[in-house]
Amino acid sequence: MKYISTRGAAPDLSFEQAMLTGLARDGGLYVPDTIPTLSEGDIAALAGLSYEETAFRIMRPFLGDAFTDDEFREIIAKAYDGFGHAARAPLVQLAPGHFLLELFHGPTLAFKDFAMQLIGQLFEASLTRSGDRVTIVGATSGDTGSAAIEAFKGLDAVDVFILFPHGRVSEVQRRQMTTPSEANVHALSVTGHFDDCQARVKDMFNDFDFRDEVRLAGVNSINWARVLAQVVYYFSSAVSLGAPQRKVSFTVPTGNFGDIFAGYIARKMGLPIDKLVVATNQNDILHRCLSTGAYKPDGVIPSISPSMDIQVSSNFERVLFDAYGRDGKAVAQLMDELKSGGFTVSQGALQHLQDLFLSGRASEEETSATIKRLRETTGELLCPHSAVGVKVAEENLDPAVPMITLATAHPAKFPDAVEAATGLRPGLPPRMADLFDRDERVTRVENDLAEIEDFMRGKIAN
Ligand SMILES: Cc1ncc(COP(=O)(O)O)c(C=O)c1O
Ligand SMILES: N[C@@H](CCOP(=O)(O)O)C(=O)O
Repeated sequence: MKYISTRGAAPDLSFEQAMLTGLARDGGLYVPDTIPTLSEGDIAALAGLSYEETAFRIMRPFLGDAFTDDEFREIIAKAYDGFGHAARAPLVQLAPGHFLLELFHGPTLAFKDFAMQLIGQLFEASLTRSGDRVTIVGATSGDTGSAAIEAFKGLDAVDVFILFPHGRVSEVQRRQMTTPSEANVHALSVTGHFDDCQARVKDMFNDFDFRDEVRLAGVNSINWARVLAQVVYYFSSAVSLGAPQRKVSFTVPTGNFGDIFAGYIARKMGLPIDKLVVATNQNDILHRCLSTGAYKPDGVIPSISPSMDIQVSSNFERVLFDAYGRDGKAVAQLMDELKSGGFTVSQGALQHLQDLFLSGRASEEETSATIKRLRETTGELLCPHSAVGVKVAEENLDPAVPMITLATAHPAKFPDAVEAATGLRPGLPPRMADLFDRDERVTRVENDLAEIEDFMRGKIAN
């Protein structure tokens, strides 16, 4: 299995190399050269398997010879051992034909744990074997950072630096990033919004001297291994509702397009997915682009679903690569235009995207009203991101095809928004009960590449 860049001008890599590399050296994102497919029989055989065994069967074909089967099985077992639910990703029914996939039972209470716990184990196994050391950098609007810190804290072979937008993550998210005491963890509170943090991370990868000096690795969903791990729960949930004999649809609260892109890969692998619905909050650039073809960021507006406050959606590049017939030059041209304000997708590519995805948006009022209504009618307490998903899913229900909405975070990560909507303040699980008593350790930095790189150099040297 070979990995190629979406901009067509970087060396092809193996799975392990792509995982440790992060961004391609031409600025693109790595994708598999070909997507392995599963037969109907292969998919039917997933019924009744554990989440771990499903994960092994779905991901194995993408890894090449990076790990033996036994090594990979052990890595998967360790990755999901700390989850607080035996099913790992349980499905609950909200209404006839509408189900919620609870992805928040991992150690940091967000769907990011599914991928981050796995790549933490993969990095450890790979770096132990090679004896190498890497510097991990990540940009976060709240959840990626906490999940990465949880997965990599205390590992000898890595330093982990997380950039989050100052004042724009929830207090629980911030404390999850700033309270771990392990010396290899560094939380940086950056002036600006998430897109600034993500842009600085990409700048670091494009600064080859710095990148090579510190051996930079990335754990945002620019890292293919992150996307791959998320493909698994599309299969496990669809199979539990009757796939491959029965089609299912998914609605995905979307920001950086990593999670829904994993659904797109599941469909390419043969999972019979009917609709894939992109659900955005008021930062609705993806909904606007899928409706009109125009991709023009116009400033992030803070919302009650802050992890989706994104206007430059990293993984959209991966689907554009396919929509443009895997023409790396065309994608590079679009990304250049984006630097100068935006681009318009060609008519052919837009048609391709519209054949693949539906989309919708939820306003702040609609999000709050959905949290309140779902609590009253089903008893389910939704986080605001999951509520955006439920509201958009309800607009796309089809009596003939079950809809699965992804619940991407635990409501206790966003207690203010949930309390404002319902009057109920969700509590953290007992293992996190002292989160508000722990000391915080955080460095305040400007949105300035040189300042951030200098800080990182200083920490790595010590
Ligand atoms: C709780 C939550 N929901 C949804 C999203 C959006 O996911 P993606 O960026 O993969 O589209 C995020 C952040 O990525 C998140 O943290
Ligand atoms: N919402 C994310 C933003 C980063 O997304 P990623 O999936 O590319 O890491 C977050 O919570 O940090």
